[in-house]
Amino acid sequence: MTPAPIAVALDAPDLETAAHWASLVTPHVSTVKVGLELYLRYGPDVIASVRGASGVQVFLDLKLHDIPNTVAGAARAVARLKPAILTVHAAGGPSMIRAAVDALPGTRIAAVTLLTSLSEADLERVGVNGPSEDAVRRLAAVAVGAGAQALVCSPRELAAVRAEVGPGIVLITPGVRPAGSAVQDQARVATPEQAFADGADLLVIGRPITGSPDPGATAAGIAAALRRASAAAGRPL
Ligand SMILES: O=C(O)c1cc(=O)[nH]c(=O)n1[C@@H]1O[C@H](COP(=O)(O)O)[C@@H](O)[C@H]1O
Repeated sequence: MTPAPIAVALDAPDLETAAHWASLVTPHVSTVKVGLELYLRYGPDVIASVRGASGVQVFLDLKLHDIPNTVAGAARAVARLKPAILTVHAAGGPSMIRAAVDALPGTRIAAVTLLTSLSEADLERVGVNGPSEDAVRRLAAVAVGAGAQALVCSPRELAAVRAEVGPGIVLITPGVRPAGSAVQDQARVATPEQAFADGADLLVIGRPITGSPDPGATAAGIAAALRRASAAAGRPL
């Protein structure tokens, strides 16, 4: 069976746990995500450990945000790891995004629009006024104009972003919570089925899977729910 378009966030305090989670979920999901916690503790070696022999795609989530020259250098520094996806912050602006795209031609650069942990009230406090959807659309247009091939947004903004950037850009959504599971520090969330129905290409899911008693079974259950949603919508996974 084709693995479901899910990136499991391996936000673990140690490498053994992360590699164990990766081995449990990789039969069911297309991608595993290495973020700041693992990368800053273990460095580049972490990639080989979680990739294992499975050939699963690795999403390197470093959310780079600096001047273009520095981001270009950072992107070149991870080129040998061959991540399928690397994140940068869209707010870094077009020259910074372009610098990452040019530095890493073999990797899909994903621009993070507005973090899914920010509520409308938080956004207002940091100077983003009006509906989050408007700012996300603006950032999405800037990022795609600068060559980003993927965008990270909340599932609630999928329709607006797709209308803005058209087909062909990979839309990635964290802030995914199966019905009944805790929202935790996320703010702009939706269920996996809703995110898929609204056009997500890749769902980032961490703690609802990794914090469950059986991460492999939980990942398999969410993958099955996406397959049902896919059949119902007539949209292949
Ligand atoms: O870039 C990301 O992956 C990301 C962007 C964003 O806006 N929100 C967000 O939660 N993430 C990441 O997605 C994952 C979500 O994890 P859970 O909240 O445990 O499902 C974490 O690893 C976050 O770092």
